[in-house]
Amino acid sequence: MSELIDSFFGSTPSEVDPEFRCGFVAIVGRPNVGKSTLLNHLLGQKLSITSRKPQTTRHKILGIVTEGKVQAVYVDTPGMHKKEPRAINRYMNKAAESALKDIDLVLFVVDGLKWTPDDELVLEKLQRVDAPIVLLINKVDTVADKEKLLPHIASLSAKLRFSEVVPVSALRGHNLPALHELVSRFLPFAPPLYAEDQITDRSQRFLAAELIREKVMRQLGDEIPYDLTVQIESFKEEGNLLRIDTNIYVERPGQKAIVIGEGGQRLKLIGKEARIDMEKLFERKVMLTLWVKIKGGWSDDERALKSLGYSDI
Ligand SMILES: Nc1nc2c(ncn2[C@@H]2O[C@H](COP(=O)(O)OP(=O)(O)OP(=O)(O)O)[C@@H](O)[C@H]2O)c(=O)[nH]1
Repeated sequence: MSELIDSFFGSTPSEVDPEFRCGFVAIVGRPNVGKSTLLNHLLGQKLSITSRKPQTTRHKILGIVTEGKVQAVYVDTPGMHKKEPRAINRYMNKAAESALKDIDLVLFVVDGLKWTPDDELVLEKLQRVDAPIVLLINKVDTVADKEKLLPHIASLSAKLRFSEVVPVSALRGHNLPALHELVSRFLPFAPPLYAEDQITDRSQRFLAAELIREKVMRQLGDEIPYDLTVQIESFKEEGNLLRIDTNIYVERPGQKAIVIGEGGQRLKLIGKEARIDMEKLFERKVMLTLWVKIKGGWSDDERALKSLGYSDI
């Protein structure tokens, strides 16, 4: 009987290593402090989208790092922010807060010596969290006067008790191996939840849509703030080829013209850059088709948000 059970579940209880550690680590912070950059560098691969514009990450994303006897499941969250003018902002704050439940460790990311009302908001939310909190001073490569770091750390530590404080540069990879070591120590002894080679819980479809959104946001600079979303219409595997048809939704006709660009040049570039990243991530050839469509009022309409996939919290 037990053999039947073992063959069904694929592993025997004796295979479970009592020294294996596995747990959830939430990466939180206000928009633009470098949370997604950190996750990508910890994973050693691009998963979460990044841009210079705040509020790039809209959903929770799991990034799974398995090394030796440790599996750290990182939860990248949208940046928490005070102003909630639209449904999309409320959605993002809710997604970020829900990531603080049932976790083993919080990495609270701040940007060098900067401290803003949005950082303060995140700190307030963290007061109510039971898990240990590590303060990550990111972008230390931009801090010219390193002497100012210690007093800054002291003033932040007076606001909240941190288990550790670690200065890092997510972009340059400074101190990240030490951070991984530190994270491991906080994880409970538990068997792995995910396969060793799995890097995320998200589907390829989702990742493809996020990559396109990243390219659009980067191409547009400050021209379109949030009024844009990407929906994959079809995602087909044909041998070693992925055929992906996508709609980019904007709110107004003027925005459609901006995304397409003169003679379609901008859309072409967006498609090319997204395709290159997808081919790296999915390790196969990609045929990508992009359409720009108008869906007025989506970012402030709860129903439209749900129809575009913002319902997973
Ligand atoms: N100089 C420097 N820049 C960094 C570092 N980490 C991130 N950045 C930059 O900061 C910007 C924001 O990074 P993201 O990773 O998108 O920030 P985020 O916190 O995920 O932002 P949201 O998605 O808005 O919540 C990007 O331009 C990054 O290249 C760092 O260590 N040093």
